[in-house]
Amino acid sequence: MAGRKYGLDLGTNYVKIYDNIRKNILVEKNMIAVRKKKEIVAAGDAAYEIYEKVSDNIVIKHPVRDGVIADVDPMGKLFDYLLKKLNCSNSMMRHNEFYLAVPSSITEVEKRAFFSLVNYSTYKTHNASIVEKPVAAALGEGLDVKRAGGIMVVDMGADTTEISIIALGGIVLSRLIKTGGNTINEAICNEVKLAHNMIIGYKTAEYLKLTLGSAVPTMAEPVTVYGRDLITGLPVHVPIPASLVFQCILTVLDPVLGAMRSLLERTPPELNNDIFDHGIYVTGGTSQIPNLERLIASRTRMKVNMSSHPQESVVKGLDVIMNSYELSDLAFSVRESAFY
Ligand SMILES: Nc1ncnc2c1ncn2[C@@H]1O[C@H](COP(=O)(O)OP(=O)(O)OP(=O)(O)O)[C@@H](O)[C@H]1O
Repeated sequence: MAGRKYGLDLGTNYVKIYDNIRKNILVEKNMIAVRKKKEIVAAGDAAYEIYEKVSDNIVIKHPVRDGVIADVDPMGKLFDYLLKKLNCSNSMMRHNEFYLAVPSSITEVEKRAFFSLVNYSTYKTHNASIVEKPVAAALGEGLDVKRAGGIMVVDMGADTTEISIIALGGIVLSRLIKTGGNTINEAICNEVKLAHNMIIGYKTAEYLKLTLGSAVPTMAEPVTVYGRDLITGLPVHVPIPASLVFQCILTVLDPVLGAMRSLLERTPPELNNDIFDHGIYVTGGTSQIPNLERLIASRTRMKVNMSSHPQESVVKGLDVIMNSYELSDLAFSVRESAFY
């Protein structure tokens, strides 16, 4: 009996699941709200709704950190919840196949956590394959990863940014930097505290990033946000200038731009020619910062191709692999015996 095929991109902020029968992508926040360590209060987007608003007896868990599963149990519960949302039935589940995108520099122990997730969830399945995330992202951008010339892909997520050079279907060089959209939010929280003696939450910082964010200076009007005065503890509101957000973005992106340059310097010349001709491919949610293309182009002096579907390129790439016999060698089968 043939089952369904699913492509999974378990990101730090978002889980994206591609369902090959319905041809749709489910995108939900990767968090879960738990009471008394067991009882699930809310999962996915519903957990984000109550984030920063709950009392002390409810704990919000982030199962993925720095791009890898840090807490298998809540990830399993969220996974079950999302599969139910996709109308998976338990009886069919063991016939289903899973394609999991993982960072290229993942350790064997971290790989095992991905395997445990699909094998020990309530929907037990033994058909799990792992695909390197940069390869999936490149395929999702419509690129021919098996050609001999080099491809440079930069995937800018929430906790991580992965810069990779791909050729002949494999990763030639790669660098995972633990910085991304969440790091920008933290920088905004810190800067608002320093400059205005005001404490703001993660969601307010995210709002400032989405409304004022730019990778080059802009003339945007300040945006007023609410927070708590650091000294009096009372609620206050302060207009935040676009320059504050710009400085935070620049500080966080600086090491990424430096790493892009150093990877280009280390790339074999034959591959560099190809990368120079085609340019750098940039994807991931954080690549949506306005004017980022200009910043990267000015620092690298290269052509820059921004993704038109940055948060979906990885799962779109998994879809390409699961439907192509020629590309099936890009997915590595995961067997329990491999870990013991
Ligand atoms: N319009 C936008 N402008 C700037 N940043 C954005 C925008 N939309 C989303 N983001 C950021 O994109 C990030 C999420 O991107 P993505 O879904 O690629 O990450 P992830 O897969 O969850 O994380 P990771 O790859 O680090 O595991 C968040 O930090 C979010 O704030």
